[in-house]
Amino acid sequence: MSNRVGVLVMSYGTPESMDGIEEYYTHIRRGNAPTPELLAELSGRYEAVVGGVFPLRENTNRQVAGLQAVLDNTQPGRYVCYQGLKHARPYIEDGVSNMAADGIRQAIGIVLAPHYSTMSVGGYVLRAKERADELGIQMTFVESYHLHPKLIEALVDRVQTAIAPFNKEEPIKVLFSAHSLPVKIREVNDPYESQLLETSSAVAEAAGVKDWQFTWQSAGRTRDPWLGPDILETLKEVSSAGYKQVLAAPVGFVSDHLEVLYDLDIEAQAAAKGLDMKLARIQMLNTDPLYMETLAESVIAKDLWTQEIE
Ligand SMILES: CC1=C(CCC(=O)O)c2cc3nc(cc4[nH]c(cc5[nH]c(cc1n2)c(C)c5CCC(=O)O)c(CCC(=O)O)c4C)C(CCC(=O)O)=C3C
Ligand SMILES: [Fe+2]
Repeated sequence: MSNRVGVLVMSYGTPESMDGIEEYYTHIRRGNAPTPELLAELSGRYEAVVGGVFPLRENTNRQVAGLQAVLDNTQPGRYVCYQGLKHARPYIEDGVSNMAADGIRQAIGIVLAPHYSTMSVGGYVLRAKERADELGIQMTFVESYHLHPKLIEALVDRVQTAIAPFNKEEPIKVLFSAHSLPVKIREVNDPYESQLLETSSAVAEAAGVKDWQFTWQSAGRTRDPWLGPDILETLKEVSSAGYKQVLAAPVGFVSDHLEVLYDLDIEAQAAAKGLDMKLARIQMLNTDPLYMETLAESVIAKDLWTQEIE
């Protein structure tokens, strides 16, 4: 038995190679294989971004290693990180089983996404909790950290850096964005939208940005209506209002994911070009030290709280 605390670091997951896309997409679609058209379309997006080589996963590995390093510095020997992915191996359940195999009895889960939704973080938590209950691991979760001062500081730095080269004599629109979700989340009073607006306004205020709006991106390909407006529509609107300079700040994502590298850097960029607008985007957090500290402090705070109620 181990008195160390397991830290299950969860994220969406990305395929390991072009060959893995079909299995990955089938998992996202709850076991229903995609049509050849859908598969070709998704493969095309990955091909455009990674050209057949997959560095996206290494990003997550580096984030987990970065978090482990901060935790080791703060409380040597207390925490040991494991990975658990929603739609790729090692799956969330594998991560929990790996902890149990190492004799871990207490664990904390955290997701590499700052905002809580029943459809995102809520799903990760349910899956981890179910396996932890089966294996007798006592597990608690960091549900969101969207206003952590160090997260906000890191995002403010990135907005200020990315906006610096713009022409300050002309209007600049900052577009904060996040992954859309089906409109039906509103029926359950989901905190996702309000948390995203809170992050956006905290960053805008601290960065001295007055001209901003929030918009959605990367809506799924289902018949359900998804939250809008989508960034492609918003770009048209902003262009009609006379703007020539736009900064995209996808605060709902923390890594260089397909949604950023394709949906923004290729698709939205082409749309902006067609509208004769300059579009830049903030750098993603990836292993930014302030982000690593945000994760570590959120885990430690949850650990203290868990000990408190025992
Ligand atoms: C809320 C949310 C986040 C942010 C929070 C979090 O991170 O959890 C997120 C992140 C991500 N989503 C990702 C990839 C994909 N998501 C898809 C589809 C979907 N996402 C959804 C939700 C979210 N997704 C939903 C409700 C669907 C429809 C599923 C259905 O049909 O029921 C599809 C299918 C094709 C398509 O629709 O585009 C893909 C390929 C990648 C990895 C990309 C890479 O490899 O870097 C990442 C980080
Ligand atoms: Fe997704």
